[in-house]
Amino acid sequence: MVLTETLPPAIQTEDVTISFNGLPIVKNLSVSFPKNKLSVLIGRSGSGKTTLLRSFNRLNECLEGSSTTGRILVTLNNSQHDIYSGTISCEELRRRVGMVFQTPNVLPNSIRNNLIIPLKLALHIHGSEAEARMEHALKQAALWREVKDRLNRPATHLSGGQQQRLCIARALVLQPEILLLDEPSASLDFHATRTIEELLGSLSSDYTTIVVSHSLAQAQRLADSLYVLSSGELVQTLSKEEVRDSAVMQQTIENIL
Ligand SMILES: Nc1ncnc2c1ncn2[C@@H]1O[C@H](COP(=O)(O)OP(=O)(O)OP(=O)(O)O)[C@@H](O)[C@H]1O
Repeated sequence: MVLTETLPPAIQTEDVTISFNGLPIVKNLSVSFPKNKLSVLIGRSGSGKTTLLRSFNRLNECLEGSSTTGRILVTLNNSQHDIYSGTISCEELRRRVGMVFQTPNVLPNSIRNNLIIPLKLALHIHGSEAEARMEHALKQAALWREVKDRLNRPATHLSGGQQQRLCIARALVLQPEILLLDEPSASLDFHATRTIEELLGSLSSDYTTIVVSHSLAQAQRLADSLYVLSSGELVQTLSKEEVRDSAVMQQTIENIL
């Protein structure tokens, strides 16, 4: 029997400071995110949620003027990697720590190629194996039934909610261990939001899932644990039970506002 308490966290930050042009945005942050749980990051606009999320697969480095100090340890295949020390390449890290953005960013190509192209480029997988993986990922993302008869149609013709599920499938097809989602339902209506939430709930037992959200109601529905950021600092961490306690959440709302 595997005792979950003995598992290393999926992500652990140690005294992490992330700055843009010398201005610290995330400040001396030490926090850990458990494996195969759904963690929600919440906080006022500008508190550094997206910046922190991007640091977990080194995406801030693509932005001019950013610098990161401290250590970020990411556990992949049961080995902890100090991701800024060069023990894992950015390509490998980003494949295994997949990211989904606020606005669906499908490739301007067919639904099929949105998954087949990354498989070819990142893993050199072609042909029937690629087709099988594509189908599996679309099923995982609860999209297969809606698109199986029109895989060669442009992905841009899908609805916003379907496009976002395609983006999740595109991350899943590369067989990540960790999924980072930055306000994945921000641009979606009520029904599409609920579909995405159900999907995230179903994925979170198999994948470490970290979601940035602006919605406390969404956090209450989803979170196994909730992390509250304020001005780049972690000011509160709530367990699943606390998140569902309306008195505790009321206090949290007052702290954030
Ligand atoms: N590429 C960048 N260049 C310079 N400064 C940046 C950059 N990205 C973010 N920042 C700074 O970091 C601050 C925090 O941004 P971030 O997007 O991490 O906050 P957030 O909590 O996710 O906000 P929101 O909820 O509005 O998305 C911003 O106010 C901005 O000043």
